[in-house]
Amino acid sequence: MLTQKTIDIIKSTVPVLEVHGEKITTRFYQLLFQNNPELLNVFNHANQKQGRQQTALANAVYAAAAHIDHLEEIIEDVKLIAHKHRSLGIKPEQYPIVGKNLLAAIKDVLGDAATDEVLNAWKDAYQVIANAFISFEKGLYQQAQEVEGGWSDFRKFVVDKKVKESEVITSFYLKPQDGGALASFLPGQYISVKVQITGVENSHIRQYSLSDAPSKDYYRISVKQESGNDIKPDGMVSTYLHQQIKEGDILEISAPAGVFTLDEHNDRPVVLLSGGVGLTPLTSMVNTLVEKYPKRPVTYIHAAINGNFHAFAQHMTELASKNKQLKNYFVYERPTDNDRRFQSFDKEGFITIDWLQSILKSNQMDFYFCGPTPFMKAMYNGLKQWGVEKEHIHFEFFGPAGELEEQAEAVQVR
Ligand SMILES: NC(=O)C1=CN([C@@H]2O[C@H](COP(=O)(O)OP(=O)(O)OC[C@H]3O[C@@H](n4cnc5c(N)ncnc54)[C@H](O)[C@@H]3O)[C@@H](O)[C@H]2O)C=CC1
Repeated sequence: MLTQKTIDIIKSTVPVLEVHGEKITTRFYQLLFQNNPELLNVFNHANQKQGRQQTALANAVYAAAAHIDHLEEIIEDVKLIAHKHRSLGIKPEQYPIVGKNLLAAIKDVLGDAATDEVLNAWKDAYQVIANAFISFEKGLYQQAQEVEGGWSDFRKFVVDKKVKESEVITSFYLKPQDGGALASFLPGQYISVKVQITGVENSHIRQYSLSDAPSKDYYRISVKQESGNDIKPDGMVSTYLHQQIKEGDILEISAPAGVFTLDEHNDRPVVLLSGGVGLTPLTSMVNTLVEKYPKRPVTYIHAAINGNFHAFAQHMTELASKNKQLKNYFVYERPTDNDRRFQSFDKEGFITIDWLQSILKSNQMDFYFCGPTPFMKAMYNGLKQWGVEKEHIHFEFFGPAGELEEQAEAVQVR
């Protein structure tokens, strides 16, 4: 238990630390990787380089500290991060390492302002926050291990099939190498893929949403090949998967995780909105809805640059023609001549809320969306303006949560 004095110190210093937030976490990562280079195998280097991880960690720690005497108020955030941690394989013994380096970073950046009293209060508070995560994550590891076909940590999967879905998206069908059972998952969840690329230091982990229904004897991920550059140095793992991984190769996978999932316990009509490769979790949801809930009306709206970048177009068209409950709309930003010739889209430009209102008529539905950040921002703010209640707005943001928080003040990030 923290003393009232410690709680008061923490609450009064959160704003001070927030001002230095990124400086502290940048220093923290320097110290962490200097002292514990093995942790480079866990953190996403691309996020580090862009400073996204720094912001994410800073936001998580400060949000927790600001609620230190009522951690239950941020339980949804704790769950979301804990799922991510379990998926990455974060272990209890890593928390003291993080704590030690975070404290050292606070001391370095604040200088004389970091009195012993302040540092001790943060040490105690960090322990409380770490314990909350450790105990939640323990439950998640147990659950992952105990479900039928489950496992903790990473398990080897064979790439059973590799299918090109669009100019930039390729699907990988994955089956356990040990031939054992496959844990089920909730539509919307993701897995982590750990790769060791020849000639590249450290192993690298990326998370990909599962893009088919849970009822199959494989997991499917559908990966966009990102083109990395100096400003956005991502793309190393997706390029490796696209260019080097072949059918028959082995990938290490952690068990499904994630809190952006289809609510299967009500029968409200569902609207699924996806942008670009953000269609992966939503495709899993559509496939599940038509398989399991044939009475629940579903509107699936996908925004893509044009038909060349549109994955699963044929699948969705066929699904809608076979299932009366499903209506599809395709929105192309810049249709090609072929798209025009074959009239393969319903609207040109972006998904706008005016247009959404015109096709849906009512806002009494459950909305799920996933896509690039500007798309998410547009959907979230548009739905709110239209009066859709928060409890009916569900979304997935796959980068460190802080990025979205910064850009869409309104979006209460997971
Ligand atoms: N589970 C998850 O959280 C996942 C998240 N993602 C995210 O989805 C993103 C998808 O990216 P790309 O395929 O590169 O998308 P993209 O750049 O191809 O864009 C797709 C579409 O989004 C729409 N869009 C873009 N800006 C918009 C705006 N301001 N207003 C309204 N609509 C807009 C446009 O219609 C565009 O054609 C990724 O960056 C990734 O972060 C992707 C997969 C899974």
